[in-house]
Amino acid sequence: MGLCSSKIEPNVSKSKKHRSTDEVHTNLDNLSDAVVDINNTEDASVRATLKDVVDKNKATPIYANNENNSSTDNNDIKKSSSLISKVDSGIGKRSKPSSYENNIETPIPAENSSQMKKYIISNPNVKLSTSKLIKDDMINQNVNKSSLSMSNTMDMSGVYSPLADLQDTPQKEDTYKVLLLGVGESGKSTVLKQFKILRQGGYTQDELEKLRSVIYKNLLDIVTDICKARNKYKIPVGEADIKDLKGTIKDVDDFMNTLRLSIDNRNEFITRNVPLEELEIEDIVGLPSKFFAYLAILWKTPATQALLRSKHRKNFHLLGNASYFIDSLERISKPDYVPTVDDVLKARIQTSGIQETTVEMQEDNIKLKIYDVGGQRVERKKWIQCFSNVSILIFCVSLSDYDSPLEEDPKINALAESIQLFDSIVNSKWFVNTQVMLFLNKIDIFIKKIKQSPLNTYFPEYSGDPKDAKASVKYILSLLKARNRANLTIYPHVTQATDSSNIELVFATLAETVLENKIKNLGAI
Ligand SMILES: Nc1nc2c(ncn2[C@@H]2O[C@H](COP(=O)(O)OP(=O)(O)OP(=O)(O)O)[C@@H](O)[C@H]2O)c(=O)[nH]1
Ligand SMILES: [Mg+2]
Repeated sequence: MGLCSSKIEPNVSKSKKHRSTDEVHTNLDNLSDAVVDINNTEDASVRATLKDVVDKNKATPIYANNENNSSTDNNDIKKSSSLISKVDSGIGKRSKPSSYENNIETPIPAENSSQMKKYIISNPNVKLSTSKLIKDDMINQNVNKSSLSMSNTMDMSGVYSPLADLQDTPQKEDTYKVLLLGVGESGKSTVLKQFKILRQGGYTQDELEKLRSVIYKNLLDIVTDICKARNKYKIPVGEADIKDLKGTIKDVDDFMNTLRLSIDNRNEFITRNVPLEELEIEDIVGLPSKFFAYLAILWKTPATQALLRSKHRKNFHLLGNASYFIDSLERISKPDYVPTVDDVLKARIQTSGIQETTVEMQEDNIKLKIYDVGGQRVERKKWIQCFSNVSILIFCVSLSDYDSPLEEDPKINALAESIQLFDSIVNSKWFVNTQVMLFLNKIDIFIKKIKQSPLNTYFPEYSGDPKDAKASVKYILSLLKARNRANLTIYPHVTQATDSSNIELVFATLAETVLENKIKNLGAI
């Protein structure tokens, strides 16, 4: 088994200049490019806090490379960039990139890349018009073949690279590679959905109808999460839960059988006879009508509510938007239910494999090739396949993870995992010439949570007001910035990926960043 370093090169784009260490910097502590759409954010308290964050920290636009930015020739460029508010996260010389490549083996090239290509298929779930899915079993098969070790605590081992020849195809002019990274559930695929909504004409009625099973699957996941948590804390569902509902519910068995779909007429709804947890989206044809009412009861029952408010909450997994779906149960239960775009954005579909999507930013005359990957530990060993020649890295961090366990390993704090992963990525040799957009995501959930669940309970070094959202976000950003030993230019954005108007603003800055790079590469800056 030979190692190959020639097929996949570190990200050294010949056309790109190294950034100057004399870049213009704004004060990082200002959190100055918290780009959010204040007016269109759903929740009033979220709006107020976001407005405060943005108003008090208005950014001075900066340029990634200021060598010539006082030149009158560049006035137009400056004007066109004036919308961008950026924060550079490091000043000074680039230190030696470290952790990632020290912990991985060099990827091995595909033995037969043309054979590999035939596995690239359309993603059946997301239906992005120009998307491809690099199929998981193909990757796994080759990962196993390469028998590379799992390297470090982050499970980011080097992997076999079935896409090697695809990656090495030189990028067409004006096509830029955008890579979405972050831990599981940080919001990567939601950002991708926003590309479809904002730049690809959105979802057709047909596509929305096909996504009905995804919403049903999310409801089943909520049942699973609640039942698992109740069992774990020794409050299994029992008579007490239904005692006031004797007229409506036959007995606990009927209740649980319906919720867990172990009902007599299961075949009407489910195409495969496997436990609930193993169901795939495509197995779910429908749900029995009383399921929706029973789920509402399970959620409202005092024991469940007490558990959701208890100190144990941080120790079990629950879909982030569970309450949104519970609040929408009546609508979702209708036989002619068609998911709304909001439902689709709020739904969770765990990504496995690599999703490639081409998006044309027509107004800016650029094409983006966007790669979305699965963020769970087991998925990360596949990432390296898309590391070469990345123009823009969008790293998603879920702010609301600060008090949550990692789904894959409940002993680990999910935000701590995110920070560690960010460290591995920004200090990797693959991204020395990449612009990094850091999405501090799920601000809406974070703002609601922080009032009840103070930050210093989980991050004891934090000495600010533990219930103050703005100060807490700044602190989390400072933890991330401190990991940028490679001094990459990093543009943080406080985001709510489920909110299209918020993400529209961020996309505008993304296009500006790409264009700025393009102009730089032409030698204009
Ligand atoms: N309320 C809220 N929910 C969000 C936000 N961003 C993402 N979500 C939800 O979080 C869940 C996970 O989002 P995904 O985009 O699937 O996360 P991911 O990073 O792609 O996860 P993996 O595919 O496992 O790596 C989904 O239910 C999203 O709707 C946000 O800003 N606010
Ligand atoms: Mg995903």
